[in-house]
Amino acid sequence: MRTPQLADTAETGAVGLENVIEVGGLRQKYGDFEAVRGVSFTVARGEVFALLGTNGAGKTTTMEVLEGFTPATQGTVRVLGLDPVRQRRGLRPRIGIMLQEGGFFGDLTVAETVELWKGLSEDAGRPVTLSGTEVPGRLSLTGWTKGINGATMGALELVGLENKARTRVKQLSGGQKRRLDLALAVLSAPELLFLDEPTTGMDPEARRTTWRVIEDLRERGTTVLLTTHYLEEAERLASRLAIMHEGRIHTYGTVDEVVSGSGDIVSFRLGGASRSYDELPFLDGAAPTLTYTGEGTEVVYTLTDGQAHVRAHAALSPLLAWADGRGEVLERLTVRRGTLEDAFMRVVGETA
Ligand SMILES: Nc1ncnc2c1ncn2[C@@H]1O[C@H](COP(=O)(O)OP(=O)(O)OP(=O)(O)O)[C@@H](O)[C@H]1O
Repeated sequence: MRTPQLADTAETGAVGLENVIEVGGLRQKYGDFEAVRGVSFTVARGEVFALLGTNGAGKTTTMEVLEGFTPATQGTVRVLGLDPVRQRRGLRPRIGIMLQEGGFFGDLTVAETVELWKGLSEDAGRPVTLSGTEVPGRLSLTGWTKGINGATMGALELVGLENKARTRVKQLSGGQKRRLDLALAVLSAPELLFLDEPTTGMDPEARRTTWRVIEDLRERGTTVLLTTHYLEEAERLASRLAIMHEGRIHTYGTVDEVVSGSGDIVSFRLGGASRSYDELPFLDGAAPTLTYTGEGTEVVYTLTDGQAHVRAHAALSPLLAWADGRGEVLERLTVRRGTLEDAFMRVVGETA
């Protein structure tokens, strides 16, 4: 992790690789409201980059600018070397988009929806060349359902919807609609895939199926920009990630860099009456955070050098001396490495 707060022109970048996405100082306004406030990052070819963040952080807005739906209010944006708005026609056939809320015709069946989408993709300038070898994932392309094109069945098998081919879209569950969205997004084997909260509403099994699809795509060299609220999803899929809050990127880097930036967490509980903050010692310069509960006081320290879990005795010695001197019991004393969730909560806490 390079810096906790990026300047408008700073970049997150993987050095030496071809950048498929380049965003510099992006600002995006809705009327007077600035939803994105100077965001810069790059996504290298073949990587999965995750945009994490709080609700309303500006993730979807950023995606929509990159997808060419709306011009940037300010800043530079290049996608596959192109201006996504001015050169949308050239870009569109090379990208796949899974919107946060896909719009379907409810009366069409699942298979008809895929057929319609293929037709639209062809109209966009590139014949869809879906075949057994070109579809990402492990497909059998059985095409067993009479009258349904093998490629269509292949796309549905990819996301586990082959048994729903003849079901009307309006009869699908929310998670099944997300899977159909994903099938459409990967239909033309895009170079670059935008996935906006791809697994929201999916059950754990469907989520894992989707992760495997994304991992297959990654192995085949597809570049993926994804937004998610599931930290586990980002940890599993992303080579790099950024955490956004209130229109800005606050933290970015590889998962390891971001996690190590969240330091080590020391926690314990003091029983009895509530305590005051100034009773407790600092640890490695860190002040404690106290939360009063009915059962006692929960105390948490965040040690930023990230080594406390390795040399716990040294890190804890001022605390142990304090407890011994006062006859205090440190209930459930734990020292652990910070997690992505800790990094996320720190971003939110720092700016609260
Ligand atoms: N069309 C719009 N008109 C006005 N404000 C908008 C519009 N779309 C989004 N916003 C506002 O812009 C901000 C960023 O929204 P955005 O959808 O980009 O956030 P997000 O990070 O994707 O959030 P979430 O995780 O909740 O989906 C929010 O405050 C939202 O209310």
